[in-house]
Amino acid sequence: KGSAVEKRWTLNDFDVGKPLGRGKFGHVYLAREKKSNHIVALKVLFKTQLKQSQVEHQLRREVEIQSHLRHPNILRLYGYFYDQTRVYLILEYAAKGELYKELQRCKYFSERRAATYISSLARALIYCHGKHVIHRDIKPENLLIGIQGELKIADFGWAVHTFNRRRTMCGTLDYLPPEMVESVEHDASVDIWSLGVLCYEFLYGVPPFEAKEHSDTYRRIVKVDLKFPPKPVVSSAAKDLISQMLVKESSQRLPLHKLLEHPWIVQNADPSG
Ligand SMILES: COc1ccc(C(=O)Nc2ccccc2)cc1NC(=O)CCSc1ncnc(N)c1Br
Repeated sequence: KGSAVEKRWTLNDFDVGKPLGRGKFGHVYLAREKKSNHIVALKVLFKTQLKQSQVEHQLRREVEIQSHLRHPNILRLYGYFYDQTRVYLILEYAAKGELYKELQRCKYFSERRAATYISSLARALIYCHGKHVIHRDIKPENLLIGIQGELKIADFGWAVHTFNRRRTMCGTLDYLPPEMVESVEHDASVDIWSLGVLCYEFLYGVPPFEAKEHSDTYRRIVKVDLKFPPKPVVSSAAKDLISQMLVKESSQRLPLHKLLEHPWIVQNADPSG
């Protein structure tokens, strides 16, 4: 709804309901816009917290970028408003909740489910790269599930592409490609690496370079120390795709449009995504 961005929203426009997921930098509530009865997720960020972490400009940039992104596999940011102490983000509500909880519940996904998720994420990333937006932070914690079971990339992060957020902000390094671990500049091919890590984790229930210590994870990533466990049994086509994505030289990684033509995706992904 294009009008949502121009309209000046206030908290009085919404009936606020139960708290949703564990929003890291703010609380997220189920809410209903009173006039349209439209159900949304309302994310509340505290201005003091934004100030002390100097992310106000990043938030403005993210809101600007997100307001132009329209894709079935990218969670919508309809608009925002603020009051004396808080900033409110009006988000699309993903009715089937957080993917990481579903992955914990199932331990790992079937090849059909994994391939369907990976192909829908690849299409969302192709769309983002077409708009010169990279690094949509595609780890399980940032993925939600819509009412039809479709995946939605929801950038929980503070900013869309700051490098330092990765290293300082979130615990896991598992998703960092070698060029980021070795902190050289990166491009859209970082998303191909992260998608390969995600595909592995969907099929095995753990990320490929997991280790007890950060230093060991760094070493395994830089070495591309990729091993496939004997259990659960995974097809060689799936392993072939993952091996073409987790390649150290970023220019040698399988391009996203080629991923959509890979036999494992063609044979396993549900076209409706
Ligand atoms: C487009 O989605 C976003 C866009 C931006 C930001 C954000 O905080 N940006 C930001 C915050 C501070 C500084 C700079 C950027 C966050 C999200 N998304 C989220 O936080 C997801 C909230 S949880 C949830 N949402 C819907 N349905 C559910 N069932 C659940 Br559970």
